[in-house]
Amino acid sequence: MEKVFHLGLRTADLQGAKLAIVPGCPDRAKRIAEQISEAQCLVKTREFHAYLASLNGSPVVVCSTGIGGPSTSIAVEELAQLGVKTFLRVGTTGAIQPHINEGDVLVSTASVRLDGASQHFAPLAYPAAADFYATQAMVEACKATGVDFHVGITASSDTFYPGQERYDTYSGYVSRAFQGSCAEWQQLNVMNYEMESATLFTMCAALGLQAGCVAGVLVNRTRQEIPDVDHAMVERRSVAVVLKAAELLLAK
Ligand SMILES: O=P(O)(O)O[C@H]1O[C@H](CO)[C@@H](O)[C@H]1O
Ligand SMILES: O=c1cc[nH]c(=O)[nH]1
Repeated sequence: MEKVFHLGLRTADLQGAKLAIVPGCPDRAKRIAEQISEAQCLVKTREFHAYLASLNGSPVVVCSTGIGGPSTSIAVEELAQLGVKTFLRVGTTGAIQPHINEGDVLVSTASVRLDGASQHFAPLAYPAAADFYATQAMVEACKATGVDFHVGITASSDTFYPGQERYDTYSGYVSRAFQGSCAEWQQLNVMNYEMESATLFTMCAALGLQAGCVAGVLVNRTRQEIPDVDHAMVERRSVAVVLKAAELLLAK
């Protein structure tokens, strides 16, 4: 096939990879790829840094999505065109339930659609649901790696500040639509905020692709807004989970 628009890759470049690990951050993509054998950089363009590696003999892509739904939808669309069927997001997150601790790992079963991009794939009544088997693999991986983890619903917002009802901002103002929203999500047992899973889950479900999401907790917003946890430790735990989940899915 012709090269895809942004990644500039052809099907053959992926060597048959059917599974992609998709962190938001390009540097995290590199660190993940380096933990898998035979890692080679495929492309670095804009927020998309893609690597090909071999996990237990199976080709796997690691590709950063950048922050938010629009860029995530491009990475997922183009990787799907190149043959990828399974997308495992590994991110960072802010918890909003008091019982969740910094460094815990959260597995999302579904996401509140506080994004815009997912509405370009399916109407709002359509659920942003994770794939059952990908989620099951994430949970099994949490158990196998021994991390403290929680499973449940995530709020996935286009914006980091107003959409996640943050007041520690330049203006200190949150528009009316989001005033009180965090308390409502807490009441409705939402675990956390992040920024890509609503788009990822909606588009993958709508397109017949498989998606799961795991995130490491950087901050618990019931206690503080600015993280003081060791970011590397948080990343190590969530990455250990996503790599084990990938192994489990590839072994099926
Ligand atoms: O650490 P990543 O994967 O980027 O995920 C989270 O961190 C970013 C915000 O700081 C957003 O992308 C959010 O979803
Ligand atoms: O609070 C947080 C932390 C990381 N990422 C988010 O989107 N929100």
